Amino acid sequence: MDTSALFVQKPGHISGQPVHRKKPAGLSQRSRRLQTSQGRQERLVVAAIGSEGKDKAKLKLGENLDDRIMSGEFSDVGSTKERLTRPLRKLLAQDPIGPGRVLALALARVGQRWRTAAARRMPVARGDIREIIGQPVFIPLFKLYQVYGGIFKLSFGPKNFVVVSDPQITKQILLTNAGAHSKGLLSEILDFVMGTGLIPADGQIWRSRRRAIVPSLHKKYIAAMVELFGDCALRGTAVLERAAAEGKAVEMENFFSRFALDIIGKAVFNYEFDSLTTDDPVIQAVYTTLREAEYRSTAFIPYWNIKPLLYLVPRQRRCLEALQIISDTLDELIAKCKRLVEEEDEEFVEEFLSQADPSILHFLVASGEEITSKQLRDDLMTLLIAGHETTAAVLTWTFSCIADRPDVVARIREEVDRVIGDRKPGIEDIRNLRFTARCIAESQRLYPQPPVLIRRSLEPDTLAGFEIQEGQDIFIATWNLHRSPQLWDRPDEFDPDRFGPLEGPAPNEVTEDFKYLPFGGGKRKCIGDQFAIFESVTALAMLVRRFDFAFAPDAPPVSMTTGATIHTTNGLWLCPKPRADLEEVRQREAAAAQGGNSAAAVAHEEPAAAGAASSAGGCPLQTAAAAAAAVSASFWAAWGWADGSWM
Ligand code: HEM
Repeated sequence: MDTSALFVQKPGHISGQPVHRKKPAGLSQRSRRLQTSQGRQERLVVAAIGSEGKDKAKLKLGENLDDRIMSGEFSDVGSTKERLTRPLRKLLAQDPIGPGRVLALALARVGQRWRTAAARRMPVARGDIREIIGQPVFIPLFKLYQVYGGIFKLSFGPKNFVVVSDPQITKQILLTNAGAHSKGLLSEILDFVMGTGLIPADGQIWRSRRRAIVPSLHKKYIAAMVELFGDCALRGTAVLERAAAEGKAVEMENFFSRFALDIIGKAVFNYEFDSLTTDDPVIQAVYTTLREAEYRSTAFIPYWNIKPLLYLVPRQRRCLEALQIISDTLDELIAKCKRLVEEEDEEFVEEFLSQADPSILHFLVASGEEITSKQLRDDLMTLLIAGHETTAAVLTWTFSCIADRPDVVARIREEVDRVIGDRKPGIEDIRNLRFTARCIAESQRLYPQPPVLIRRSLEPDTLAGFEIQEGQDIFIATWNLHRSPQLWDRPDEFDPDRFGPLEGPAPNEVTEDFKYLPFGGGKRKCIGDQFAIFESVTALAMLVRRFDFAFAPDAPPVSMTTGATIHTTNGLWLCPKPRADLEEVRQREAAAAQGGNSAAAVAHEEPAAAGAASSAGGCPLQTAAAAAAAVSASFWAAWGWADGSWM
């Protein structure tokens, strides 16, 4: 089945259905564009998954929350006991004879002690759960952060969460006292899909799986993957060229989701989803499962824990069927991989990379480690989910950030023309695509994926002087850290230069001292960080080199919806057009190449040829391995991985 119709449509139509337009009455196209260029924050509207049409009510809720925060209603300031006994104290103090006044004095002393004790308690924001649901949870958390500061307790009836938005407290939880925290709620939510995979796992299982999986992402593997990224970007280019020729808009979130799925399928278990051009039940099953994981992470009543409901509720039945399809597919791939490993009989050495199948699965099977099929399936599913939606979201929001920034696009182009021209980037080239990489880093600041990290304390602890009990659920509000006016100058502005000179180190949680967490930090830091950065830089460079992108004229405003990552509510509709001066630039490059300038040598690789190469058997590994071998230690040092922190 041809899938291009799923994300390429005439502007104003999504999947063949007329778009439910939400443009406010009286807001002309021109004023909408003005809003866009003047401040992204202004045009963001928040909404919840699957609840279109209720936006008005939700916005009211949001406004209501603002009013209530400002009125101090949420606050538990001072001591309640002291407040309640105050009228009595005042009454006793009026006693003309004496005993009342003595009692009033005693009460005042006790009240003072109560007030001092209250001052040591963490600020508490109490609320009605309806204030939070119905919008991406990080939006009300940001508003509450502005009132209560870097650490406060959010309390709903019997449930409460400590919300952390302070870099130093974050550092303590993720780095210096990481052992005292587990994934808590997250493990419970993700159990049905990831089991004891690396993201939800804790304790000994986490340690042994991290030790087994991290070595598979070695330098030769990453170099092979950079080849794969380029091949997939060329396939994406072909899709965009078709849309441009037909004058159609493209829903970029869907496009990047398929782009990232194709890559992660090959990279993790050598499966050709080919979702940019086809659709099949396995792809549908992956999406059903992903949506269910997001649904469960934002739903408040875990009814799926009641076994019979898994079979009675249609969405749960569909999810079970999808899980079965994926499980069967993974079992087949694991069996195939085991046969291949037996046949090839290659010695397993450090930085092992199979020529026929460079996937992580192949590395794990070839390592000979005794591991159950269930654990292997959990590992693969975890990597599939961790590496797919996150990267797709990063690319989607990056394109949203640059679509109305011709100044930024011009700088990316200047860099790409100079460094790679029409070539696919090799691993060394990425070192020189520094401004392009900064655009990805800045988009990750504005739209962190995921916007909130979840932990649970395993033992009593003290955070910023406040006592934390064992079992306390904690949210690290990455969105708050990344958007804090106290931590960043012009926090809502897309400014790729904010991280300092391009020659300096790539920004990460260490360079920014935990106010910036694009990939988490400490021992649970993302293991796919350089994989994801290289993938995103390759896609951004190759697509911006070839196309101009503009917001589709009749498309709905770009708005946010949250799941595990930040999605758009109605898509990101862009119109790709072939870059106006591309031929001119190519001629200049060709002339320079003929003139002996080898740096500008251009090898025009056309999408069809690249697609054929990739479907014929994947990456040109020899080239990749040679490239990896040639990559100097200083390259990895420049990206901050020389200390082995990427492992
Ligand atoms: C731009 C893309 C990506 C982003 C933004 C991202 C972000 C993150 C973040 C923030 C964490 C830390 C979660 C926490 O502390 O609770 C994490 C963990 C993780 N990521 Fe990524 N990730 C990306 C791509 C990838 C890729 C491509 C892979 C695999 C190939 C991957 C695999 C993992 C795994 C396995 C963990 C769990 C590590 C552990 O707990 O030991 N991620 N990621």
